[in-house]
Amino acid sequence: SKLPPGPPRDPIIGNLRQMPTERPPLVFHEWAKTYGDVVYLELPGKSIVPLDSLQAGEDLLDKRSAIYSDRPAFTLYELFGWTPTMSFLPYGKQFAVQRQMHQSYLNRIKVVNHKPMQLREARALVDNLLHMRIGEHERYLSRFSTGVITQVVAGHRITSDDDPYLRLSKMILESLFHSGPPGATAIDFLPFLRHFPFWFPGTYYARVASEWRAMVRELHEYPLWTVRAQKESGKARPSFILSQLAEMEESRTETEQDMEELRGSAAAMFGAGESTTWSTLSSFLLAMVLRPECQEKAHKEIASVVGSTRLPDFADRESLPYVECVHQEVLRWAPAVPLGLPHRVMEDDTYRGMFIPAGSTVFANIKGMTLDEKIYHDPHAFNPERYLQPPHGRGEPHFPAKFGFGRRVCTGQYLADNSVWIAIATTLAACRISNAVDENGDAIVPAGTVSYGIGSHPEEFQCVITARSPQSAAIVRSALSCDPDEC
Ligand code: HEM
Repeated sequence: SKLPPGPPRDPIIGNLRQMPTERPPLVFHEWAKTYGDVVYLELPGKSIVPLDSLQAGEDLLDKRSAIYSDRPAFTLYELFGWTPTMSFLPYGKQFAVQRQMHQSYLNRIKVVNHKPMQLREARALVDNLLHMRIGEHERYLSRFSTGVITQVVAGHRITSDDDPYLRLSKMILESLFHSGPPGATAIDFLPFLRHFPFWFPGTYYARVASEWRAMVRELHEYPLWTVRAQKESGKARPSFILSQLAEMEESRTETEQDMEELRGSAAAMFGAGESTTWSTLSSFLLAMVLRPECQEKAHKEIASVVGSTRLPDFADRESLPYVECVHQEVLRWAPAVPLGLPHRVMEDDTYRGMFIPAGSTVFANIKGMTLDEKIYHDPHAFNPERYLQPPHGRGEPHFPAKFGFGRRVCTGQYLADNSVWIAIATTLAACRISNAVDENGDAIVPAGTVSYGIGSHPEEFQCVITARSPQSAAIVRSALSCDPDEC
């Protein structure tokens, strides 16, 4: 079998010169147009295989997940202190232990327990959006996603701007935005560079990692420390950490190794769950500014089903098909993890006559897959109607790989789906999102560009958020004052 096709290689350094540092998912997608949906790149000591079609992703990462579920070494993230964090662990016993912890708490059935909290946080988000100054929406979207994760992981409810979890999460998000594409920086390709002085070419990210390391370690320590403190004072609220501690106590296995697994699995929830939810909601606001007619249509649907005297609830989801289309289209149009997290193939494999060597790093180019013109008409456009059945729409399928593939599929997928849906539905019910205007009164139209790192996020844009009516702002307030936890 031959290797998959790919850009021509230089002697010794292979494709090092061509490896994209800017917008890798879009560059890989362009290459796929020339070389096909399975591309081969070679770097010193490393083979890279970006997959650009859903078909290839499902054939390899889902159907052959027994050999495609490892992760490559993440030298840079280790320098950052992300260890032993589940998302980056190799496929093995430690991974299995941590993944089981996640699944026992965040599976499809258990996530229902978090719905009242998500509902309350969504209403608090909308209340904040309605009272914010222009330009503050990012702050409140981030606060929403941190608020949800903090309650899930540590049972801690954020009520003030100077909450330690907000500070920690802000730092972590910044560190992730400064950490380059996952597993694909010079330090990952040439790990010996970590030992070189910081002025040496290629060591940029090692320097960045050394600056953020203490903060990342704090994220591993702080949640466990606070839950233990709450527990000792008899004030602990239900949480992932509390339930794991209870299980350990029951089975009398509270060893240091167990604690390390708990720190790693909790940190993975913060690391993987905050920026993704935040970025998705930021993309939603951007889409609503760019496509006001979609916003109107979704609002009308909510008004006709839910009425104007209450806000939507999870029970309304099935009755709001167009809102579902908006939700699905946000997740397709702006995938928060555009290159997924890299998988590593553990054995030599052959696919459609192409040889994929053991040890290759396989990227599911999720962004590339969403742009497949064979599945999605005009794929760059934000168009919720594409999912409606003809004659109302094109009957296109929801994008199935928004949460990744196989045995490494996102463990927070059900929680995230609920968070994003309720935030979207509540915002559409109560708010009108429109362009900001400049000093001449002309609408400022966002460029609609996004930045790419481990995640992708809309570049800074402005929008104005106003209440649909005086009544809708009051409904949000009164819904908030009746906390579902307490009444
Ligand atoms: C809209 C929000 C989210 C999106 C779009 C998203 C997407 C993804 C994607 C594409 C992956 C890579 C899967 C793969 O390797 O094939 C992933 C992994 C992961 N996600 Fe999410 N995610 C979201 C929210 C969350 C939340 C809320 C949590 C936790 C509470 C979470 C926890 C994780 C973890 C732990 C992994 C690594 C799984 C592993 O290595 O086995 N994610 N996510």
